Amino acid sequence: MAGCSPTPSRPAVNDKQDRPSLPDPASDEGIPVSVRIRERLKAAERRFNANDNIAEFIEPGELEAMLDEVTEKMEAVLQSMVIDTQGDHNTASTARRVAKMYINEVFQGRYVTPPSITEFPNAEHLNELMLVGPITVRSACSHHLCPVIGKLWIGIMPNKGTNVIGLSKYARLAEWVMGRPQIQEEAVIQLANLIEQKTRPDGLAVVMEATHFCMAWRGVKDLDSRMINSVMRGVFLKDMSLRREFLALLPRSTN
Ligand SMILES: Nc1nc2c(ncn2[C@@H]2O[C@H](COP(=O)(O)OP(=O)(O)OP(=O)(O)O)[C@@H](O)[C@H]2O)c(=O)[nH]1
Repeated sequence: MAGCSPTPSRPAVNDKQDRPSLPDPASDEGIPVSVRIRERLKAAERRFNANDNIAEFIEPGELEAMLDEVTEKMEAVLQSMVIDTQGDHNTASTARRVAKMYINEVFQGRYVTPPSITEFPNAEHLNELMLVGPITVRSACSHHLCPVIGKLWIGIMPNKGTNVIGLSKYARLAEWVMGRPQIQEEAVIQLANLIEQKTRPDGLAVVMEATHFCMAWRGVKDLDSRMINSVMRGVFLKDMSLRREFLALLPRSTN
């Protein structure tokens, strides 16, 4: 899927070899930082959908500038909604808080490089099913930017060429992928691609179960419905009994 492959692990901004040379910073004066970043992405013909990571196109200091730009625009949104941000002490700093929440917290997975993952060789030639979960998922839907909260389980069938990664790293990779506006179907594929690339297993299974607040808080206001989806790769596709074993290990609600 175009643009869903993970961003290579490298410093946010240093590697400029494969992208067009940047204009003199002095000539950037007055140009919003978002425009500068977007121009770089377009010049490199890179997708910048809501669930794409764009860290390698952001120069040092630009995230801070983006924070200021988003604050200003959030303030304009509040004013357009006729909220008295001058007189109402509760909303006086809301624009800044929301900007920080989006850029530094809930959508950070768009702006930072992937977590560093130490990979170990599979010295013991492990070849038994391994399952990690439930890992808590915190994301937001790209349609309404409403929270998506849930859990996911990851099954790995290693082979002797598989890299072994620390248990906590599955949660770190999940946080990086889910920390973007997502739709659940694409989120699990992005995560599966990333884990497959890091570990090169014989088989990989990812199951995600989540509540979408765009269906609970607004819209149809259905509090109880959840979305469950899965990605099966390699031996999990071919071997029915392995798939059954993995699914049987999940808590009953996801079976
Ligand atoms: N397939 C899928 N749909 C999602 C996901 N998250 C939210 N949605 C749905 O995206 C849809 C957006 O549809 P629209 O018709 O444009 O939005 P809307 O008019 O506000 O729709 P309602 O929510 O029905 O009021 C809604 O049906 C959401 O429930 C997701 O991860 N996957």
